[in-house]
Amino acid sequence: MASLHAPRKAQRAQGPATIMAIGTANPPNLYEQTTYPDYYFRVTNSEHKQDLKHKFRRMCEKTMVNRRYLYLTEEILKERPKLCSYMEPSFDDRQDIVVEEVPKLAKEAAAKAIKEWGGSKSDITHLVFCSISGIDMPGADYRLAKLLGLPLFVNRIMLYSQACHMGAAMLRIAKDLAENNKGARVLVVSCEITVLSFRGPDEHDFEALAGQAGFGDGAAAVIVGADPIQGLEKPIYEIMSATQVTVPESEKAVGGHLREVGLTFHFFNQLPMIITDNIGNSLADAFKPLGITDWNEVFWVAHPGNWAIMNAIESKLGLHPEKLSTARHVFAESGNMQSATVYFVMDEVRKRVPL
Ligand SMILES: CC(C)(COP(=O)(O)OP(=O)(O)OC[C@H]1O[C@@H](n2cnc3c(N)ncnc32)[C@H](O)[C@@H]1OP(=O)(O)O)[C@@H](O)C(=O)NCCC(=O)NCCSC(=O)/C=C/c1ccc(O)cc1
Repeated sequence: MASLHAPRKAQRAQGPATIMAIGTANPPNLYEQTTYPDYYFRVTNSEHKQDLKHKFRRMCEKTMVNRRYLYLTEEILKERPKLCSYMEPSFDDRQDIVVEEVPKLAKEAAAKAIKEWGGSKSDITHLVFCSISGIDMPGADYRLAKLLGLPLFVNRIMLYSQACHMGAAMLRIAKDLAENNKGARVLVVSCEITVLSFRGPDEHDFEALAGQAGFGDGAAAVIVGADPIQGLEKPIYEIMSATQVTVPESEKAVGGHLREVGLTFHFFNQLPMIITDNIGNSLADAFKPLGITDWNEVFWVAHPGNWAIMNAIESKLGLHPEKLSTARHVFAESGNMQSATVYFVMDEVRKRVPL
């Protein structure tokens, strides 16, 4: 048996996975939240729905988002008017855009991460890519690998239709890959553009309207690897542990449905309560091995689902305001960019805190 153990051990890295670089990108079109209701009701030909527009304005204010980047512009929407209706079959129009544009925005973020990492593209062994924006084959991972000029032997994983939680969950996958494959360098990429879910307003669909008020477009990439090469690679974070816990009976809390009309979604208003009812146990389990029970002792890279969720977490755990201030900053400056958001927060945390 000894002869089998030695090669298996040699296949594995010695130290924990580390995050060696972070890159982010947004589309060029910046929308100020104060003027977004006027823009949104104009481009969707909904100016006659004045009461709804006033309600949308109040919702936009409540998000606490200041501005967002969005791929869609008035010009693009004029060419594809079906996207402006509330529920017209429009999947092909949406798909035409996301299949082309998701890999391009992802490339911008990935190129920045690779530049910061400083290694050679030919040393990237794995690509893990997630996006809720479109489904295709070969997937956005293939197109991205081609745009970047990654080696053909790169091991690809494409995760479609996952949304916000997959941002952090990709790090769990990357950690396993990096620690179980000596020398692995994993390019982790997330790219979210809201082209599948953009739609005109309807007074009976609060969730769709809330989505138009709070979601933004962005891409992010990180390089994950263990046993950094001294002098060449500079780890920013170490990934000591990564787990996922599913809240019982939570399948109706957040959901997305891909249809002829694009992506529709639902979420419970009670999300803040569902999260705070469960977060304490998750933190206690995660930090037990380290003996940490004071959540102000650790730094926080949190996905900002919305402002109410952050308020609820802060108050339930008694967090000092600075713990979630990076998440709030990213949310205010770019909205909820789904799976990409947590990497923007991670980038902000490392800029603010000398880790
Ligand atoms: C800022 C919002 C829009 C409202 O904030 P609020 O704290 O609920 O504020 P209010 O309770 O004061 O309500 C504002 C207005 O909305 C109305 N409202 C309040 N809930 C209602 C109601 N369920 N019905 C219908 N009117 C209502 C409420 O009556 C009020 O109307 P009005 O009095 O006329 O000003 C807030 O909901 C918000 O940030 N929404 C953005 C979306 C969001 O945060 N979602 C939750 C986390 S992310 C998520 O779920 C991801 C989902 C997802 C899923 C699938 C995917 O593919 C991708 C993504």
